[in-house]
Amino acid sequence: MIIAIDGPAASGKGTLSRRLADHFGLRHLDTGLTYRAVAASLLANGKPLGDEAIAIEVAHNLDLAQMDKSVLSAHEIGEAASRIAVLGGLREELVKLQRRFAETPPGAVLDGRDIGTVVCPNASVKLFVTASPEARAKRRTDEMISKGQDANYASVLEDLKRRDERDSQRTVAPMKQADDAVLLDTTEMDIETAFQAAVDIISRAKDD
Ligand SMILES: Nc1ncnc2c1ncn2[C@@H]1O[C@H](COP(=O)(O)OP(=O)(O)O)[C@@H](O)[C@H]1O
Ligand SMILES: Nc1ccn([C@@H]2O[C@H](COP(=O)(O)OP(=O)(O)O)[C@@H](O)[C@H]2O)c(=O)n1
Repeated sequence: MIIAIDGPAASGKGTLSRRLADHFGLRHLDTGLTYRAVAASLLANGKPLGDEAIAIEVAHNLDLAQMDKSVLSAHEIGEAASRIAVLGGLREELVKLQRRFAETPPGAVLDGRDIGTVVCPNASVKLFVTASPEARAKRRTDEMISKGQDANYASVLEDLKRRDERDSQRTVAPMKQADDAVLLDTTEMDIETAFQAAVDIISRAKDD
């Protein structure tokens, strides 16, 4: 079984995906980390973010098992990831890796922006997880503060909105709810309520 979870930044898709993978006995891939890992490598080596040939080479050599979420989750790496995510050739290279992961038994939960539309269009179940920009900015700010980082709600809100705009307006694989995805708006839900709602949706879809 493949479960596709898409949605904007800090909507809770990673948290949900990890729990769903655990619950249904599947593997999990946070595809955002693949874009973040390529961006982090370009930044660390002083390469321009627009250099697609180098980005593709980094992606080609990417080892999913070596991606370190604690390093890659830095706010500025998210911004850089969204800037390289407009490069079509880079996306093709990463999508190959992501599909290979998804198609390995017993199946997987993948989360990102284009899982239901491009990476796994035949997924058994698709969710589009969202929440208001204000709720998402509050979650991300709280998350950064809990890790001891500096975070300012107003600038996090502005950054998330700018990233959402770039992710949904790009020409290649824009962030978009797939026609057959179920919308899950978690603005008024805590993590447990959102998880139960997702389990219900997936269990119903599995039985169809
Ligand atoms: N429904 C929710 N209510 C409150 N906080 C949430 C909820 N879902 C996730 N969070 C918190 O919000 C932050 C961002 O969640 P995350 O799963 O990383 O989002 P995404 O993967 O969409 O960027 C995390 O600190 C997480 O614990
Ligand atoms: N499947 C995906 C996943 C991420 N991305 C890009 O990578 C960036 C970082 O994604 P992420 O999921 O780690 O970001 P957060 O939602 O965790 O903040 C996004 O803003 C997108 O530009 C993408 O284009 N396609």
